[in-house]
Amino acid sequence: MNHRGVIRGLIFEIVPFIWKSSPVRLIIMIIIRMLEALQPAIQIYLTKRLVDQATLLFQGESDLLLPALTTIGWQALLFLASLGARSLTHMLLLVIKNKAQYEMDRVIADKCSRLDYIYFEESEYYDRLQRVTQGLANRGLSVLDHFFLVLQSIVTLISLLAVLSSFHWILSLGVLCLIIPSFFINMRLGQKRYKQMFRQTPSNRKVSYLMSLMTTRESAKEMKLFKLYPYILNQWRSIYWKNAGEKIALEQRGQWYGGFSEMFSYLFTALSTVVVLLVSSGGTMTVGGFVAMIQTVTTAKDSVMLIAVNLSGIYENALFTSDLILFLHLPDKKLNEDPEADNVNISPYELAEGGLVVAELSFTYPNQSVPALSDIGFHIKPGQRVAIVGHNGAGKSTLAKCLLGLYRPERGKLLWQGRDIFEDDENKSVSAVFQDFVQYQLTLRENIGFGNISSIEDDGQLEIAATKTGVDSISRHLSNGYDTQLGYEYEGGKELSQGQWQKVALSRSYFNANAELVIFDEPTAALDPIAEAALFEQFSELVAGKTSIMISHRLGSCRNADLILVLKGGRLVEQGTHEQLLHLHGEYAQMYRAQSQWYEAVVTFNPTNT
Ligand SMILES: Nc1ncnc2c1ncn2[C@@H]1O[C@H](COP(=O)(O)OP(=O)(O)OP(=O)(O)O)[C@@H](O)[C@H]1O
Repeated sequence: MNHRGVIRGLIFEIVPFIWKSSPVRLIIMIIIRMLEALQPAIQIYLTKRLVDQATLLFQGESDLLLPALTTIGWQALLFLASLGARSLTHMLLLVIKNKAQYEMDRVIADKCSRLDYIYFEESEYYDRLQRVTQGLANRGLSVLDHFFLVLQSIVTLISLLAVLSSFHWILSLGVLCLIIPSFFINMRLGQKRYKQMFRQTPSNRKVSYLMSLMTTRESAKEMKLFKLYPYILNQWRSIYWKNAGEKIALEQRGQWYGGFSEMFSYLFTALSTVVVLLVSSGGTMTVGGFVAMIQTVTTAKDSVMLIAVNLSGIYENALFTSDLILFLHLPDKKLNEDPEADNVNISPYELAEGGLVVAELSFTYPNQSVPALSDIGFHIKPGQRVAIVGHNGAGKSTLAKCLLGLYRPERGKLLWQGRDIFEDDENKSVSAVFQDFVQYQLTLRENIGFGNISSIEDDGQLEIAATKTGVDSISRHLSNGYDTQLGYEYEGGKELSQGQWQKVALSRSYFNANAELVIFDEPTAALDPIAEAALFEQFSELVAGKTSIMISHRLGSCRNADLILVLKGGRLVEQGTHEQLLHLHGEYAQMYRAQSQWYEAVVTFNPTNT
């Protein structure tokens, strides 16, 4: 974003956003800050009065004792008033910031929920998200602090300029000139800080990642086993200090610039004192007047510096929040730019039969040149049980994500019951178990109920879904049954084995009784052979009446499928039933034989022979 974009974003997006979150509190804050801003001028006036009264008192005018005490009383009152105002504004600001932070976090979460899944596959997304959340947490709401300080300082300055101008215009002009170097130095520094943060985002993410490798349970096993700590620590240290070194160097340069700006301001104060001395050398000024004038000059100079620093602070923080604006303006959907992309031929016969029709489907991951799927076409009739098989990296999971509507293909059509799956997002009733399913560190009820959130309190349905996979017996051993906290991350949580977690994930998919299409991406990888066999035996019953697609490496489990799709290098190379594919003597037959030989070898393996 250029300068103009940043300022526009600040005025038309960030300010209205903060304003909307707490308008009444903000108005009260502004009024209090403006009143507070008059305090220095009043303070200077009272000091002048007190010094003059004290001078005369020392010269023997004892009747001035009471007025002097009254002045001290006013000063105390002023002190108490500003103390009260300060604690009130502190509390108000705390509430305003919390409300604004809440609103911002909410819109970010809301935006993430609307973004196409493919964004989550791009490193750029994570860089951006890091800048958005960090920029927001550390910078976004500081705009408020800077804004109030600028506002207050401007009012203070105006009141003091009036005093300075009444003495000599040159003092007002001088004080105003001070704003220029300080503002530009700080603004330039702010730009450099932002550019540095932008440049360092990927390496900062790497630093956090390396740190998490050294501190989290997921990696602790291998870190210890392979004695990786010194290696990872070394990598972490070098990136950490590279970034920290650049930051320190920039701040050192900032200190130098700041020093210049301070020298200007000192020079101004010295010259102003000379001007005051020269102008008042005729003897017209009282001691109190002289002290007040010097105090006015110093306070006005401080106000000017505050305005400069905080104006550039607003600009700097606006730069940091510009990432938030760009993020919120990301198009939710990554639509295909090729107008011909979904112009494909679909057989009217397949269309009439319904089910899932896939035609000429091709998909390439972002920043990749080789497509993960090329020209895939097949038809699954309603109620069919389908298996997708193929070697590692053949494209099975990618195809499953396309079928679930998570990835938009760059070419091709996907129709479920005659309707484009991307155009009918709301009505599609799909359930799935992913290879990398989520282990929610929440209750067992939530872990299953998330399959159909509207029925989460339905104990009967919960029990049915749990019984299908054997989770019901797990729940009977839990202290709070379905309401037991799962996982190790929170106190009192009950950790499950990998296979038990997988059963829970399966129950989650069964919980959605209305799902017409169910996709299982290696649903049994973590199950023991008995649980796996039981699951396959029940499988037909579990998916009865639904169209189901199972991805599996265990070809034995696919034998009863109505249709087997064989993928190789992102292409659909064979399709048919188990028998048809065996007769083809192609890819499937080769894989099947290899696996059955392996099983036979295992059966004949005798450890005593070795
Ligand atoms: N997020 C990603 N970004 C870029 N390329 C990817 C991504 N995920 C997968 N790929 C690539 O796409 C191809 C297909 O991967 P996919 O995960 O679909 O294979 P698979 O058949 O499910 O493999 P497996 O049996 O190992 O699970 C692979 O070459 C893989 O490297």
